Amino acid sequence: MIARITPGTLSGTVPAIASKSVAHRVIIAAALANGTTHVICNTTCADIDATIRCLETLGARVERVEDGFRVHPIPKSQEHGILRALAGGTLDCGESGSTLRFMLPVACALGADATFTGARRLGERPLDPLDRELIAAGCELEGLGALPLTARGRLRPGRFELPGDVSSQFISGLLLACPLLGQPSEIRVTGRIESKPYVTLTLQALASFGVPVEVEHAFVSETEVTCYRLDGSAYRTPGEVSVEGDWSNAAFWLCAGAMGTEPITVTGLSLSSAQGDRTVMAALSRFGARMRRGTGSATAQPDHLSAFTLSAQDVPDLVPILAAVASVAHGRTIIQDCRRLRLKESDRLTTTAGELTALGAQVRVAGDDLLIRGVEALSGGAVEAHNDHRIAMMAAIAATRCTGPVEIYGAEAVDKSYPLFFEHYRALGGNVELIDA
Ligand SMILES: O=C(O)C1=C[C@@H](OP(=O)(O)O)[C@@H](O)[C@H](O)C1
Ligand SMILES: C=C(OP(=O)(O)O)C(=O)O
Repeated sequence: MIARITPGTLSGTVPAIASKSVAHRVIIAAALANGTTHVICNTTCADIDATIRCLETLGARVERVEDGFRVHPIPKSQEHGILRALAGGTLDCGESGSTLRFMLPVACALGADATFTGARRLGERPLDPLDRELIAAGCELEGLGALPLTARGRLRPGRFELPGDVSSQFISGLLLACPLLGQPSEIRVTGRIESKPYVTLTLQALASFGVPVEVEHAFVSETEVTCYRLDGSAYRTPGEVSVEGDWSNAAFWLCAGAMGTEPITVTGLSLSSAQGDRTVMAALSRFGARMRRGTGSATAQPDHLSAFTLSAQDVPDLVPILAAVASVAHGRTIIQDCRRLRLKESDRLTTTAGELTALGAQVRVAGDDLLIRGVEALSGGAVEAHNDHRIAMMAAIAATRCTGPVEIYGAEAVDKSYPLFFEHYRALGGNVELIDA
C-alpha cells in the first residue's frame, strides 16, 4: 500500500490505543493462570494477534468480547507438581519479536513440543543467548539461527544467566516462563540492562497475576548484576485486568503536536505508567515544546524547538520519531546508544537516517549514534517503510513539516502495532490517500 500525504499540520485529540507491550504480557499470563481472565483491551494489532494465535495453538481459548478478551487458560496436566501443556504444534509468531522471545521459553516451560515460524525479518533477529540458557536447562532446539525452530523437552528450574545488552525480551521471556516451573528460579543479568522499563512491565504483569519477584542489584568487580528471584508461585488470575494506553504509539501524535502549529492531545494514557516511552514527554520538553499533563491525557503544544543530546538505551522505539522532531529542531541533536536499533523490524538506525534524508533532513549514522542537524523545513518525496511500522509512522509525521507531497511505500507496515494509524491521522486533519499497490 502507498500512503500519499499532502502536507498539513495535525491538531486535535486522539484516544490512545492499548499498549502492545502490556497486552502481550497480560494475555500470556492469563493463558497460564488457574482460571478465566477478562482482559480489558480496547484495540488489537498484528503482534497482539500473533501472541493470541500461539496461545490458542497451545490450547488456550481466547474469546473476543466487546471491550477486549476473555482468556480461558491452556489446559495442563499436573504430575508430581510438574505442569505440561496437552497440546503442541506450530506457533506462528508473525513478525513479532516479543511473541517469539516470550513464547519460546513459555513453551519450553510447559514441555510443549512446538515449532516456531515467523515472517520477514523475525528469523534474523537474535535469540542468542536465550537459546543457550534453554538448552543448558534441558531443552532441545532444532534449526537455531533461523525459522522454523523446533523446541522439545522441558525446562528445568534453577539459575539462568543473561547479559543485559542484547534484548530485554530475553529477560522478560524467562520471567514469564519461571512461574510454570513449580520451584524457585533465579535469573541473573550481567551488565546494565538496556530497555529496562520493559522488564518492569513484565514484573508488573507477574505481580497482578500473584507472582512475586524479588529483585536484587549488586556490583561484582565493578559490573552491575541484577538478580530476579521467583519463589515457585504459579499464576493466579485476578479475574479482570486492564491494558493501559500505549505511550510508544502516542509518541507519534505528541511529536506531531510539538513539530506543528496546533496542540495535539492523546487521551487514555497513564501518567504514572512504567512504560519507558512515557519519557517522550520529557524529551519533547527538552526540545522546547510545551507539554501539558491532564487527567489521563497528555498534550503537546508547539514552540521553538532546539537540539539536545539524548540516549536511546531504555527507549529504542522512540528513536525514529524523535529523530523526525530533531530534523526540524534548531541545532545538532545527538541520539546515543542506538546499537540495538539494528536488530528491529528493519535495521532501524540505517532506515531512520535514510528515510528522513529522503525527505530532505540532514541525518547521519556515526557508530552507534544518530546525528541530526535541524533544518527549517523538509522537502518531501518518496519513502520506503522497509516493512517497519515505526519507519512508516515516522515518515507520516515528518510529512507534516514537508513543503511537497510525501509517498510512503509499504505503508501497511503500520498494522504491526497500529492498524488505526491512518484513521487517526485523518481524524487529526491529516490529508492522506491510501492506494493499494
Ligand atoms: O518487551 C517489549 O515489549 C519490548 C522490548 C523492546 O525490545 P528490546 O528489549 O529488544 O530492546 C522494544 O524495542 C520492543 O518494541 C518491545
Ligand atoms: C521492535 C518492536 O517489537 P517486537 O520486538 O516485539 O517485534 C516494535 O514494536 O518496535
